[in-house]
Amino acid sequence: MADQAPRRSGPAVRPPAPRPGSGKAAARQEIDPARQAAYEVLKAVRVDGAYANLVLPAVIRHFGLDARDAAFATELASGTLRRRGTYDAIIAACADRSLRKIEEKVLDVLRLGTHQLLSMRVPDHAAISTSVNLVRTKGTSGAGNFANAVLRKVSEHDLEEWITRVAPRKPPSRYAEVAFSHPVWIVDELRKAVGESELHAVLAADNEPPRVTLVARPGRSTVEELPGEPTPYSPYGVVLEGGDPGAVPAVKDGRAGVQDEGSQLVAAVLAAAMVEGPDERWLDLCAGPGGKAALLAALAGERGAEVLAVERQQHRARLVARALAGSPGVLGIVTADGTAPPLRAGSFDRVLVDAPCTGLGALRRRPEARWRRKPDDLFTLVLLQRQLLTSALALTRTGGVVLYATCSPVTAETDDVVSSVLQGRDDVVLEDARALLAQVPDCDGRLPGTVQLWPHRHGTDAMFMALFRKV
Ligand SMILES: C[S@@+](CC[C@H](N)C(=O)[O-])C[C@H]1O[C@@H](n2cnc3c(N)ncnc32)[C@H](O)[C@@H]1O
Repeated sequence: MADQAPRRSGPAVRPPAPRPGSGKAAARQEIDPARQAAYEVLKAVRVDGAYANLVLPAVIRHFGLDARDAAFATELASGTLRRRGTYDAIIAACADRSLRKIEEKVLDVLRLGTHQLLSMRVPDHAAISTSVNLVRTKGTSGAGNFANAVLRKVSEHDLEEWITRVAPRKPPSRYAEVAFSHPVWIVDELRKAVGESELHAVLAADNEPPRVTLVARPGRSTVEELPGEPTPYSPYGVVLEGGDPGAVPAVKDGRAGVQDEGSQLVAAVLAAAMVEGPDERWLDLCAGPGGKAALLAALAGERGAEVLAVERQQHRARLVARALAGSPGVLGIVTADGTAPPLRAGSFDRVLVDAPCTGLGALRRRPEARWRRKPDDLFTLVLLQRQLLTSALALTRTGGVVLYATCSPVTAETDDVVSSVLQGRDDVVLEDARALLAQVPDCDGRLPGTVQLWPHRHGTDAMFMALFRKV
């Protein structure tokens, strides 16, 4: 079991130099901005319910971090949030009081210190002294000594040794919860989806920062024009070789974008499905913020078709408008409820339902999501997913296709939604989406013809796809 537990190593982001000091005022001056920035991200997530990936750019700007410090702060904040479950178990074993009795801001600094000690290449003395200084500026008197004592104990073992010490061997879900830092209910959902033999590999993949992939929108830019190696499966992608993706000229002017390779494949599958007769009107029923709509519009534009993008939330519809600006192949953007949109039944040739879902297949890129999501979310989402898919089928003409996609592998929102919507209908069949991804190995979904991508197998988000045809 422990063979796949994370190793002591870490991303090659060089730490800012520590500046020793003592006393609250001195400590305030001595803390480097990169560590302060990471602390502010954790605070925003804890206090304001912020999303780390959305708040990070603003915090980095606020502290005026250069590229090296920005990379350090990003890894420190994101890695700490991902690994919180493991670190809390370790901190609990090192503290003389229960976690509940530790001030939350002090606990956040301890988590940051633990991440530096166990998962980043920060020397022990630097990780401890900067954390103690940070605590002195944030906590009550005595917090500095407490943090010093806890982190010194944390530094006595590496991550693997700590996991052996603090993760209960049984039951297996409790072991995985601590060793791989996922709530038990998510461990159980992922086990149902991937099986026991690959469970630890999926959980471990969720703890790795995802590589940044770019998409060249066909007819608007080319893979050759983008900096990086071509992605293995998507003909439109490159793995960014480094630096700020927003600085790439084609990204800057919207001809290319940042998009997971799995998401690129979703758009590619919908566009590749065989459709007899007219192929002019495409629909993206859940379009915000517009990544797939932008790729679909480029693909549609190349063959004289057009995409209509529907999104329920106004601010996300505005993001769709921004993503589609200047693109050919755009029919329009409508802010509406996709379960009952003001559109004519049977009037589309290809429809995408990229459904709102738990996002449990994209935990790598949403560091705090695993702690926010609750099992009850599934019930609400599944109901909505069924309604959206049913609505999409009603909007599709006979002979047309609907692609149902989620960035979650959870059975309830993938297979079960597909099966329940098919039940009792003789005007819809499940088609072979898998055959449209011949270049992708090991991506069979559990239902015949469906596709399931995985971060540990494909390096993509765990996208699910099921292709329907109206007959
Ligand atoms: C998984 S995201 C779609 C991502 C998008 N396709 C992309 O690639 O950028 C799901 C979207 O569905 C929207 N949504 C949720 N309920 C909806 C509804 N009833 N009708 C239309 N859109 C809805 C959410 O606001 C969210 O923007």
